[in-house]
Parts: sequence; C-alpha cells; structure tokens
Amino acid sequence: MFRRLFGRAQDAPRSEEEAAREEEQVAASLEKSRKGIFGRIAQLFAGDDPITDELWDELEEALIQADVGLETTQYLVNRTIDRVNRHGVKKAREAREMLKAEMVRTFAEYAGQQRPNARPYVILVVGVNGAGKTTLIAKLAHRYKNRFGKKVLLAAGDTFRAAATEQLETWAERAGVPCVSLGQGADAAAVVYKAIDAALEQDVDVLIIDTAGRLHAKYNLMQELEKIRNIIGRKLPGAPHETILVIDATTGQNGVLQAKAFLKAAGVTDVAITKMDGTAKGGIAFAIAQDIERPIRYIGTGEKMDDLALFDAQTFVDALFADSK
Ligand SMILES: Nc1nc2c(ncn2[C@@H]2O[C@H](COP(=O)(O)OP(=O)(O)OP(=O)(O)O)[C@@H](O)[C@H]2O)c(=O)[nH]1
Repeated sequence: MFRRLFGRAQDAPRSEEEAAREEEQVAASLEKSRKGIFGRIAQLFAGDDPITDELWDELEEALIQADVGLETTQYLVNRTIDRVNRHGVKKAREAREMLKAEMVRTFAEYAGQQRPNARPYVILVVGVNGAGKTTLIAKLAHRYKNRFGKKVLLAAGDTFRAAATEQLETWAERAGVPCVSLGQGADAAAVVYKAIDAALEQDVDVLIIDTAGRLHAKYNLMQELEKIRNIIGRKLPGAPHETILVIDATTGQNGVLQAKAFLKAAGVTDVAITKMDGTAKGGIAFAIAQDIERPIRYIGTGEKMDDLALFDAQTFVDALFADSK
C-alpha cells in the first residue's frame, strides 16, 4: 500500500483510506473469478500434496479456462515450475506463493512510466464501441475533479455513433464538468480544435477526449485516430500526454485481438480494463498485459461513477487468491 500512495501518478490515492477502498473495490469486482476458476486454482495449491506433473497440467487447463490465453499460460506455468525447482519446493501449498509471484511479474514487465507534468494534461481515450469508453471518461472526470480538485473538460470526439455525444454530455453533467460537443456527424477534428482552445482559455487542468470506436466502412478508423493524434500534437506540442485503450474484460481473447489493432495508430500508452465485475474470467488481465504490452492503469469495477480503481499487480493477484490459505 505504501508504494501505491507515494510512488504513483498524479491520480494515485492520497490517503490510506482511499487506497484501502480501492483495494476493496478490486476484491469485490473479482468475486466471480475467485468463486470460479481462481478458487479452483487456489484449491490446487492448498494442501500438503506433493507437486506432480498432473498438478501443472491442471493449472494450465484452469488458466486457459480463465482466459489467460495459451501463450501467457505456458509462460506463467513454465516460470513457476522453474522457480519451484530452483527453491526445491515439494508441497503444493508452498508453490502457491511462487505462482502468485510469477503472476505479479507478468504485469511488472510493463509497469508504469513517468507522466509529463503538463497543463492542460490531455488524455485521449480509444477503444471499440461498447467497451465502456464513455463510462470510463465519466469515471475519470469524476476522479480528477472530486478527488484531486482538478479542473476538467471533456471533448465529445465520437461524432459517428448515434447518441454518443449526448451520452457524454449527460455523463459530463452528472460529473459536474463541462463538455465540448458539436453533435453527431460533426468533424471530430473540429471538436478537438475547439476543446483545446477552450482548455487553454479556461485554464483547464485535464482535458479528456472521447474518440470513435467505429466508422462508416469507407473510412478507416485507424487513419482517423492517427489524424486526431496529429492534430492534437500540432495544436499542443507533447499532447496527448496519455492515450488510454479501453478493453472490455467480458469480451475475452476476442476483445484483446480487436484492441491490438489500436496500438500503433492510436499511440496507446495505458490500458483500462472495464467490466471486471462482469466476468468470472479475470485471467484476461494477464493476457491483456502480455499481448498489449502496455501497463494496465485502471480497472472498471462497476457501473457507477465511483467504480474505478488504479490497477496494482500485487493487489490484483492477492484478490484473486483471497479467502484461501
Ligand atoms: N458492470 C460494469 N459495467 C460497465 C463498466 N463500464 C461500463 N459498463 C457498462 O457497459 C455499457 C457500455 O458502456 P459505454 O461506456 O456506454 O460504452 P462505450 O464504449 O462508450 O460505447 P461507445 O460510445 O459506443 O464506444 C454500459 O451499460 C455501462 O454501464 C464496468 O466497469 N462494470
């Protein structure tokens, strides 16, 4: 917890209570996973039984079922076997901490980077339709405004999907922050221009820009995203300072594949996994970390404005194994 309070970004929890609350949220959102496959994994590594090849086979099978993905599963299992052998561990129970340590390492390989200290700090949010972009933007706005006292502005850059701009405006109102919108069908570039001008004029701390998750077949979404990025960078050198890719945990391996397309064009720096509370296959987080090769920054833990937690690898893995010794 100490590390979370003092070694993190500008939106890290600022008190022990806040950090503890986020840990509880993460634990609650993983209840389905814990009751399902991860509970079974914990059971496999609970007793004094000797470590056998069958144990590793069962672990492999369970991890694949938990949406960890074949490659990441094999990587994890092999590293755990190596560690267990190196330490001469013989009982299943004793191997559990080693499995957990390897799980934490899976995330650590892509741990967070230094954040630039910019104002306005521009966050671009990308992802396929329905992943939970709008909800995430609302949660971020709420977090920056109400918890960190920042002046926030939203930009309704998804001008393609029907009702996307209205939806964002509604959330903005609920979060109590302004929103720049030119309505459905407008040029997204024009929205971005207007929003940056407004952010500069109004001395905004954090500007959060929504983007389309799908375009008409004849337009290429990735080209459009690249164009938007370039426009932002030209207007405000160094921006966007953060580009968050939103991935819906419930879409499993398919969602990860879809999300991969965004990496290059959108210049993704961070990942937010939404709807973690809606799946029993929390193992998707490992696959995302390995396949997307970016730090997981946030977890969406529910539908309410407050249901957002900073991702912390140790907290996450502990929560998957909680309630079992
Ligand atoms: N349970 C749960 N539901 C969520 C979470 N995040 C988003 N949702 C729900 O997922 C649905 C889709 O979320 P939106 O934010 O509208 O999706 P979107 O990605 O903005 O959609 P587009 O604007 O089309 O890209 C909504 O019903 C949200 O309430 C979460 O963390 N947990």
